[in-house]
Amino acid sequence: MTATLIDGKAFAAGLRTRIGTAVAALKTQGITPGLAVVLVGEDPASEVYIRSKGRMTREVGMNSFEHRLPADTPQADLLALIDRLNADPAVNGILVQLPLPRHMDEAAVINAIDPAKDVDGFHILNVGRLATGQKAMVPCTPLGCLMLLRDQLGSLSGKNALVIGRSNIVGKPMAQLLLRDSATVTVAHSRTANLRDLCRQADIVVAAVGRARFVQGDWIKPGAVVIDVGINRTDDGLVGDVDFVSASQFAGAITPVPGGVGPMTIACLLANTLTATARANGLPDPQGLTP
Ligand SMILES: Nc1nc(=O)c2c([nH]1)NC[C@@H]1CN(c3ccc(C(=O)N[C@@H](CCC(=O)O)C(=O)O)cc3)C=[N+]21
Repeated sequence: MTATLIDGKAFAAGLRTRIGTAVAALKTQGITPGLAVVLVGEDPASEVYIRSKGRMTREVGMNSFEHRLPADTPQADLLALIDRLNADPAVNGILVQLPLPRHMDEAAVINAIDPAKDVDGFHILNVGRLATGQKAMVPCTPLGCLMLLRDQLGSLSGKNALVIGRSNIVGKPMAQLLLRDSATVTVAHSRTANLRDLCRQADIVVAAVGRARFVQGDWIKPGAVVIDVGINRTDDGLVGDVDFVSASQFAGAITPVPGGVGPMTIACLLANTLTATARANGLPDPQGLTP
């Protein structure tokens, strides 16, 4: 079998077009969504990411505010900036780029963001809301994966889903979203025994382990949908956590890297900024952008 390619880049472009239309409608009411991105220190990979985020934010008609702080910024200064952004009515979404320099307490910084502006969905209140089925801001990467899975499968109800990776950013919120859609969810990680056998049972595989080409083709149940969250820079360029060539022989559908989940993450960041703006103005949630 040769898998269908899931074109995340095209799906994300369609999503951004719909977001742009909704932003234009808000502007006629005098509302322009604003996204603030905070980058502490310099990291070449983050630079590329932050630039494409800024460009796409402006392309959909939103205001983009960038704040760059030196790597040795005291945590108190970052917290003071977050306070100002929390209080600024022109800012509807705040993203503090992770990882932060080692001298900072990541949880303290994230939890200083107004949960209503937490477009990453990392604030403890949003994590708890997602886990209990309340209206939350949902982390961008898992939200993008959910959109691709629903588009591919229609209903996820009763499907066996395997999430490989247990991070707060991807694995755990992904598991919550799959559960909410009535999938039967297994979360695997570095200590999981018989990962290969578990994987062979899965109708849905979401790989977010951070190890290049970790998931092998013969682990994949024939016809399964495989979502590759990995972004690994190797000598042969950017590769995912799935061995794409061999997995394509078994999967029913699979996301490529690049061009799969990555562009969906940025589109969902804009979707969350739009949702946050609507909620801040007492408007209903825009259609199709929230789980
Ligand atoms: N608070 C926070 N939120 C984040 O969402 C966050 C973060 N910090 N820190 C860094 C990671 C990384 N990340 C990516 C998003 C999109 C692509 C992306 O669009 N990648 C393209 C390829 C880009 C390339 O060629 O380098 C693709 O997969 O097709 C990559 C990486 C979000 N992150």
